[in-house]
Amino acid sequence: MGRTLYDKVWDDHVVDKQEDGTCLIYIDRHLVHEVTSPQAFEGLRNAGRKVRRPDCTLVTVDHNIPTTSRKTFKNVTTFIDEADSRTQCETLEQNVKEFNLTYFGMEDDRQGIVHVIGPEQGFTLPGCTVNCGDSHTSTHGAFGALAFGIGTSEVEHVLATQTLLQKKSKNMRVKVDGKVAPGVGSKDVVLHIIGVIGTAGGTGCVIEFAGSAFEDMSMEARMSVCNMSIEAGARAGMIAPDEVTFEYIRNRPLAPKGAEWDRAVEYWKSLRSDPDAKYDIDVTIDAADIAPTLTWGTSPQDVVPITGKTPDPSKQEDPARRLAMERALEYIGLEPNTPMEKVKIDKVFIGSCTNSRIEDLRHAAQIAKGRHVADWVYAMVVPGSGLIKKQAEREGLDKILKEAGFDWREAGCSMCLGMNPDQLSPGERCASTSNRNFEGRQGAGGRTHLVSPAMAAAAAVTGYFTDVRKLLPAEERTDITNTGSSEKHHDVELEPPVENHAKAADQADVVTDAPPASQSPAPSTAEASGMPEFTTLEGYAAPMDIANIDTDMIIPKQFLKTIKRTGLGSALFYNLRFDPATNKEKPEFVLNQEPYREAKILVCTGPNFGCGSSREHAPWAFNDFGIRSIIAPSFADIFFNNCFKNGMLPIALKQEEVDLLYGYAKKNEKLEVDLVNQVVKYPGGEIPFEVEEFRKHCLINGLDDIGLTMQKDKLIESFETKRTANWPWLNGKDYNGKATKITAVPVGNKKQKLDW
Ligand SMILES: CC(C)[C@H](C(=O)O)[C@@H](O)C(=O)O
Ligand code: SF4
Repeated sequence: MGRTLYDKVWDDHVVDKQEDGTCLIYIDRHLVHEVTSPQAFEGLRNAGRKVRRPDCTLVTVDHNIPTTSRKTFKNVTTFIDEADSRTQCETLEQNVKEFNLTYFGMEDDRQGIVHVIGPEQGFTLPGCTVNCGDSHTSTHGAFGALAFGIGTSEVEHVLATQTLLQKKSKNMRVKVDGKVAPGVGSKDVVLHIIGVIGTAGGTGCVIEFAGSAFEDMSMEARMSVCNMSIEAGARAGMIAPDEVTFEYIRNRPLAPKGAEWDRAVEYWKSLRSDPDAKYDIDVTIDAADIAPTLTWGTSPQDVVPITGKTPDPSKQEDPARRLAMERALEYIGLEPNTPMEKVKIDKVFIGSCTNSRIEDLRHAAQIAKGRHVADWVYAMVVPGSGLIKKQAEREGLDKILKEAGFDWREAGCSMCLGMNPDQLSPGERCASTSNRNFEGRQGAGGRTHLVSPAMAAAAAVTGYFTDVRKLLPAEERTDITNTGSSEKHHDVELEPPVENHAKAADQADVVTDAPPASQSPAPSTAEASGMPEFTTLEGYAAPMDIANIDTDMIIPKQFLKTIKRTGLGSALFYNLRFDPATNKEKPEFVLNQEPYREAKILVCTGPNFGCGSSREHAPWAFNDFGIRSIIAPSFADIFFNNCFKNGMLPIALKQEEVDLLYGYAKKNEKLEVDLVNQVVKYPGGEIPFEVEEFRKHCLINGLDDIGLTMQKDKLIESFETKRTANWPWLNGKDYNGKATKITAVPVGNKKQKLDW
């Protein structure tokens, strides 16, 4: 039978297969950043382990760093004001030194968002496996790589063994055929797809994006699509490598050269899915149905064409969906049936690993050219890397954008998640090119609408969400008959561009949700975790009825700055649990009520629990609070994995079973989770549940799987020998193309000479 692209890449990376189907797969490329690595390095240190393949590891800082001018930059210690952010960056630099890793620090033009710099350097290659302690690792799938986010325990596993334990996912294909219209970008395409399949649509799957719409896309556009496959719940997204891919990679500093290049291209071409390959799930979408698209609510699936209106919950038949809609509309501060083009904005953010590449900046500049940011709007542009910033400046894009009143910043994650000073203030509404519109994502109380870079620029200059097709140059403008598949077009008066008065760069630099001292975990020294055993667990179960609980909700960004695994219990569900104005408990929240303050189990009736970010801080927070088992109808993959790595048991049951347990939980009845016999007991009955054999074994015995994998060293070594023979370009190269390790960039060095 024919194989898919995913099958082929998977097969070429299996080091070992256990009886229950769990595989040990080899990881070719490991990207590391400051947020999800401190505890992993500490684990290595405590166990006396080394990084197995420094040549296949690339490190940078991106989440915590300010994006203000670096003219006065000397080092992270003097440059970063906020103590926890500074500690995280300093810790990373110490680890880089200690483990002798390649590092692009803030003084290096190659520094940038981790998912931007990997492809930019040619570190990401077709057919390779890529990991990072970050959910948007899916971005690299645009090259036909198998790339997915992992938690911190898995980061430690990859650092120590260059392998990962995985079960194979299902194959899903999303085919978009036809031509997208002018003004419709790849961001619109992926938002539309998520609107169709939902944020859990890809759960348990690797999505292959196929069809002429993707074939016609540049690599930048493909990266935006694969980037957001995690927002569709998928383990990874992939696009078959083709000439566009090869042209992008050719001559990148770390790309194969000479005869090795030809051999690599030949291999890469063989990775395309076979014509008779089978997919478990197949979705087909017509490109002609896609209009410029944006989100109206607080989940990436809450999408609407720009010509549409906010939905009306009263028309929703499904009560759970109605509740979710009402909650989202209330948070986002919009009435039902509001035309999106009538919605006024306060801020614009053009950046993030979704849309901060050169093509994105070109699209924004095309719309901004000769216009001006609306009087009441603050708009910022944050290039994805120092090299992109330089390229944009060579092309004069910075000039166009600055003249139009945009703030031109330095590379980093910036306002995508506001772990750094770039944040929204409560109630502010932002047109954002990022990927998550979760509650509080860009700052507590902030309201995020996801858009393409062109739509963001259009919103900036009119001050309202605006159909970008009206602002395209005349020759590209089309008749705006495409209103998307579900909504009717409506007319709106555009505000004339007006003079820009208040554009202070520091408008972005207001930290609105630093953790109060009492809730902040003390970030003194890092520590390694021991793996607690799990056999049975009896106790109160806290009932919740929210769908799509994301990990930003479980543990907001300001608590990710710790370099410890402990002390996060008080931050669990922080924004739901505490009033941001007073830091007082909200009595209506379940964990603030008796007996649930002592809950050991959580029963949530909503699906897709733990979606979004890969932050292992989410299970750490549950563990620290005392909750060690979560029962829900379905889970997001990374969160599910992360639980097991911390001695916790997530249990997926049928909706009616969860509803039954929820009823007992509400009545303050205790439940018992019996892992040995695989049943959840409630007064008068029990419900059996599934768990993978290997995971059960590790949980019951409190086994650390790094130690187990290290016993397979011989297998890993022989895989590495085969890898060198078959795919020599996968061994790290230095910047002269020599098959050694990548040149380590000593911390604090003078600016490196750039290779391209
Ligand atoms: C910090 C990291 C764990 C997180 C992720 O995994 O996505 C972040 O990048 C995000 O976008 O929320
Ligand atoms: S999603 Fe945002 S915070 Fe996460 S890696 Fe991308 S830019 Fe950084």
